[in-house]
Amino acid sequence: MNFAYTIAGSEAAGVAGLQVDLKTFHELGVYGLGTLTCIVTMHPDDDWSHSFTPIAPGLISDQFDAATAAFDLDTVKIGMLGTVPTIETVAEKLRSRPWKNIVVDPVLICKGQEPGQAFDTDAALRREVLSQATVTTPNHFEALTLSGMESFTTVDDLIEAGQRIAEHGPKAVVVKGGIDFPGDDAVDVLWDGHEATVYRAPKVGDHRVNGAGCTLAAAITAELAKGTDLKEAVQIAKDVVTAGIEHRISGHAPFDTVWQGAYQH
Ligand SMILES: Nc1ncnc2c1ncn2[C@@H]1O[C@H](COP(=O)(O)OP(=O)(O)O)[C@@H](O)[C@H]1O
Ligand SMILES: Cc1ncc(COP(=O)(O)O)c(C=O)c1O
Repeated sequence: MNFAYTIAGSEAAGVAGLQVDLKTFHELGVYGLGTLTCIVTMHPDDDWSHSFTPIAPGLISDQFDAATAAFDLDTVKIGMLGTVPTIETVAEKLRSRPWKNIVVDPVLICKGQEPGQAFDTDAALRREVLSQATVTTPNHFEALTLSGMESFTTVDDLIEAGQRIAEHGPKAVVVKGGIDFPGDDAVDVLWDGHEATVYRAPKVGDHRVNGAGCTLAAAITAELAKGTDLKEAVQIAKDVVTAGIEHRISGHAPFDTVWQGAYQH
């Protein structure tokens, strides 16, 4: 059995975070387990505003110790951490044992939040966690923030962002152009430290889909856990997320979400 482990937040409607990671792991045939870092809930009576509650650092440590004692884990995905104490706790736990793959989704803000709310955690995330990543998967906004670039208009810009972000320590960077990148395709670029690989799929619709970033990073994690090489893992993840967005689910909340079950093996 291959194991994929996620350290991430819970999102109350199941459209992002740990729930999405576990659904994606399961679809790709790996045993998934997770450690909760925070709970994000929404308030339907207040225009679906968000609230964020961190889990106490000691409880994060205890979950980590249980998960890593129960199974031989070598592949982990890091999702939303959200506070400096959480970042420091997770970073120390990561350093306490060897890993083959550390996939970091550098969640700086969640969709619907104002940029700025999570900026206080930015420096700690770079210093403590991003530096340990074997792969990181910034979205358009996160890639601009982490690379210090002003805009992305060409594929070469995405490659340059990947190269700049790799200077912070990650061995490989998947820069997601996403919906804000010009053109008809959703373009992502993998910079693996040596060369760039470009992944494209036609854009479906013209607005954001919740859980897309989590699904992509979780699918990369699941494939790496199985021993798939990185370039192929990113291609499979791109296929999973594209199928999931094509079969997106609408409910009563003002956002659509990815259907992880849409991918045909
Ligand atoms: N409307 C869309 N149609 C097709 N692919 C998309 C669309 N929006 C995002 N993607 C793809 O989904 C993945 C997640 O991207 P994105 O939504 O930008 O991440 P995040 O959820 O972290 O903001 C990427 O592979 C991106 O190219
Ligand atoms: C707990 C949690 N993790 C991660 C994310 C990022 O989700 P996405 O995959 O939509 O970028 C969110 C966004 O709402 C979240 O609430």
